[in-house]
Amino acid sequence: MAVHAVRLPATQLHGGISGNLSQANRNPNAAIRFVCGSSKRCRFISSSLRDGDEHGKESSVRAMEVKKILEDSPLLPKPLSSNQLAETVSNGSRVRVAYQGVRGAYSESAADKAYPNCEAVPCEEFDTAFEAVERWLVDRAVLPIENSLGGSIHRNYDLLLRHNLHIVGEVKLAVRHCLLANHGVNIEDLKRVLSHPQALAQCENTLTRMGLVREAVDDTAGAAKQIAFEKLSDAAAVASAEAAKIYGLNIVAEDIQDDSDNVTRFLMLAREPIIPGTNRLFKTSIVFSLEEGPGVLFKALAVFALRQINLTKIESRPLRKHPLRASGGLKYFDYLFYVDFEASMADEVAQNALRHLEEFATFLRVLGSYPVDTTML
Ligand SMILES: O=C(O)C(=O)C[C@]1(C(=O)O)C=C[C@@H](O)C=C1
Repeated sequence: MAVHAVRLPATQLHGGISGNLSQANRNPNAAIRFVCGSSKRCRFISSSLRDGDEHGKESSVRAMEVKKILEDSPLLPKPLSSNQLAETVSNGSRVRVAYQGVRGAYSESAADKAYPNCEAVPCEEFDTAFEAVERWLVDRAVLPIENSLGGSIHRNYDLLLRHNLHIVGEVKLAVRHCLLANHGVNIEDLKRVLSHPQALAQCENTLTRMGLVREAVDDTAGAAKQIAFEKLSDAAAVASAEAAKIYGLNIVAEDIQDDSDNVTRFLMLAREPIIPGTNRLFKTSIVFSLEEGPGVLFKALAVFALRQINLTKIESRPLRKHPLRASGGLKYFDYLFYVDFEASMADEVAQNALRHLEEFATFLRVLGSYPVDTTML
């Protein structure tokens, strides 16, 4: 994998658009969005792509015509198809993929797994990676969303809502942490350990046993870089074996995560959604808010249970714009609920579930409907 030489700082994003011109002349704001209120369009697109269903031949001919008009229109962005997810963008150049961190970060490996042979573009912050996609500096972003030991990466849940990108895929990465130090430094010399807070949390037991003082930095590879560049002799980094190679460090301990099954799930984000299919296992991610009241969340989740739709993740986050709701003189915290369920938006059953949820949700947005990463780790 070739790597972009410069790391994108947040400020560089305000300097205008560089990069792929054929993409830059497509209107980023015109991307089709699956949002509450525009979900008719979502249903239309998915139903127009169903073949051999109850609408019969006539409607599939009409659907093909509509699809052709949509494809030919110079004003409308072309939605990504499922098999366009990897390798190249439409003009044949390599996909430029933003990730948070520096070279050797797990996120870089995830970007490479999601888009083999991509040009991975390091970004200082998660926010920068989102913006880099929105401003057409890169084609995609690959960002961590949850880890099997450390739990959710809340910042990215919040950013999903603040930005207008679509989830077009997921990738799971087995994370095997090493303890890295400069050559000549022994494990007994160590007093401090530097790493990303998630990585420190994933190695909690080992680090406590070793009695090391934890210091949080932006990413695991950044910690390795700091140890090497500052020639520290009392500190180690929790990072990957790949980072040890890149920054010329010694691996003093291997597999230090608290459980051998340490997996991080990353989201693949793009300006445009993919057309959901039914040819493979799909997952859909949504976010919604509800009125205050007894049993409202139970009712919301029942729209899936009633239809035998399996939920794979639920996360609640404070609704920042309206953090408190007053009712009958009392003040309640207000929440956003993020739910992942195992169904494609091309499935009528999923469309019906969301139509049902729309009846009482105060807000609903589909963040993406995308193929499940079924690779064995
Ligand atoms: O610091 C890195 O190397 C990252 O890619 C970030 C990150 C995360 O945010 O969870 C990714 C995978 C691991 O779970 C640890 C850290």
